[in-house]
Amino acid sequence: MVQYNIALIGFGGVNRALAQLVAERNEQWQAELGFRLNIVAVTDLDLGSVVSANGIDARMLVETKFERGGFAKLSGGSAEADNEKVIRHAPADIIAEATFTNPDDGEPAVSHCRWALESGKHVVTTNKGPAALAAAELKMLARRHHVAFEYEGAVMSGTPVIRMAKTTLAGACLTGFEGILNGTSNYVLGRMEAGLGFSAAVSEAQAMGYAEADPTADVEGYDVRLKVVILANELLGGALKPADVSCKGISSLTASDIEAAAKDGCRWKLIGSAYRNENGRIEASVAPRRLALDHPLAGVSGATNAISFRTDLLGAVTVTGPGAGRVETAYALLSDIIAIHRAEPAYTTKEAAE
Ligand SMILES: NC(=O)c1ccc[n+]([C@@H]2O[C@H](COP(=O)([O-])OP(=O)(O)OC[C@H]3O[C@@H](n4cnc5c(N)ncnc54)[C@H](O)[C@@H]3O)[C@@H](O)[C@H]2O)c1
Ligand SMILES: N[C@@H](CCO)C(=O)O
Repeated sequence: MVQYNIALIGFGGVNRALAQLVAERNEQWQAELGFRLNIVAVTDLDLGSVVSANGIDARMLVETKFERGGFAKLSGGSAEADNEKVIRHAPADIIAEATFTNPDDGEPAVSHCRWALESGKHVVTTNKGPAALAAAELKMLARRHHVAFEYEGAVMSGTPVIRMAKTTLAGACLTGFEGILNGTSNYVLGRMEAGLGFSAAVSEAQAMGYAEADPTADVEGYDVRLKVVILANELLGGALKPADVSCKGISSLTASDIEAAAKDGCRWKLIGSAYRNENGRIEASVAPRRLALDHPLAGVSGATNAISFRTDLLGAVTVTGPGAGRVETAYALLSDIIAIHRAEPAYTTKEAAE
């Protein structure tokens, strides 16, 4: 039986949902995917840390109402989130990083990933900071230590985008993309169309688990800008930084802008895009756009996202699916772990050859 020991860094919506899946689906994964997961450590800024080489009961983790510092009450627990010690020394094969996204420098999540990779542990993360701001360094570190750095959930939660474009669209010559890449802002625009005020709509998106800890990132376009950087660098071979992407969010759109668009048979959408121009330069932007209702992205509603890839050989290829949500994003971590499991012989063979 293959069993991967995992450590959860950050125990908010996404990693809690992963723990819930572990509690409910390990038998199914073992039968269908050929492995099971064993949670050996958890750290969280509010709750503290807990390590157990034998494994921590996933159901207990999700069903217990822990108070601040509450992991101290568990065997092997402490009230402090001792991230570095846990990441470097817990007996984990895989680190699941799902702490807050820091759009400025990606920290402390970049360090969490670095410590894990340096210690020979695979990293799966939904955090956009490391993926957008330090992917080149972290991928190199991963290669050097024969482990994986996977971040499918950083764009469009569990909807397959990065791996799909890299593998299934290989050879189709991708030249650009445009899409609705933020669930919160798309949800807010839809609720405003239904007559709700901006702040009330943002509060709803927070309650549904779509929004960032600071929803400014969602409504001002900073979250989409990170996703555009991730996709442009990963799929178009760019080396973009957030400052290279012009960025405008939806916070200045008023109820009357939305009504006026509807009267003209249009709808506002926050669009992130990047294209390689004829000089080979990548032009990237984030901005609200008024789309005619027959535009392929105009009908994408709620927290659903969509991306239209422009390719030489196939023309436009569009993928639609959940863009946010706790379980949907936890699925992305599972999909990264599946990718690692399927590539595992490659990692062990390289190690043996050293
Ligand atoms: N929720 C979604 O729909 C979604 C989708 C895609 C990506 N993401 C990304 O996934 C990550 C997690 O999202 P979430 O919804 O679970 O967020 P969340 O706010 O619910 O949880 C984050 C958790 O991380 C903990 N934390 C923060 N800093 C920490 C630190 N330094 N050390 C230890 N713990 C720390 C917090 O206490 C919190 O419990 C974020 O980076 C987010 O941008 C979320
Ligand atoms: N806050 C983000 C989460 C997914 O990255 C969104 O609403 O799209």
